[in-house]
Amino acid sequence: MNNQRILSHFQESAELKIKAATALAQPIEQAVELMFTALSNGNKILACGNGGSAADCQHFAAELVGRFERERLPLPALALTTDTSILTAVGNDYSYQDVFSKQVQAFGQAGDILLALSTSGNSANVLAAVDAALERDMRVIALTGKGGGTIGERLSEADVHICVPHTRTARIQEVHLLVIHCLCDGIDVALFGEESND
Ligand SMILES: O=C(CO)[C@@H](O)[C@H](O)[C@H](O)[C@H](O)COP(=O)(O)O
Ligand SMILES: [Zn+2]
Repeated sequence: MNNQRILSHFQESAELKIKAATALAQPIEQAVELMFTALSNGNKILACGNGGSAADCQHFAAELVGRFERERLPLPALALTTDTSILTAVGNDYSYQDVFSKQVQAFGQAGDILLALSTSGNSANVLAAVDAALERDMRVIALTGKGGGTIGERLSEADVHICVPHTRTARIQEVHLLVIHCLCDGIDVALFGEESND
């Protein structure tokens, strides 16, 4: 792999992040508001996604249950991507499409939030989880790309759609991680105000 190729990955990623900042600032702000309201009311956040997005769900849950940059009480967030017994039983006995929606039905309550990650917006199991969440009066915050796909079409004004303006999965995932850190920071700011983060 030549040096130029590496440079172009960095350049494309940096350029997208600058471009996406303008497009995504408003929905990110809305998502923070939605999450903070839910957490303040004693509700929780469930997160689902496949592959790299599954890792993002776990990353997000770890920062809420543990901490982000400031010391605070644990906040209730659960990645639906981690229990291999549930994932294999539901995948084997029903279908892979149901692995997240069954968990939303089991754990989700009205007022909770589903953080749904899909770079294509078209993963069937994430879509099924979105449908299950909406049926239970949960609100959905969707992190997508590539125009938002079917998941984007399912959302209403009550939900938040953070759709990265790019078509390349890796680049979209890189922005999703940045969005996740903005959400964690926004929650800390809502709790404590804007002090410096050193
Ligand atoms: O991390 C990557 C690619 O960068 C992969 O693991 C990727 O997440 C998987 O192919 C996913 O299944 C893609 O699903 P989605 O983002 O379209 O919902
Ligand atoms: Zn990846």
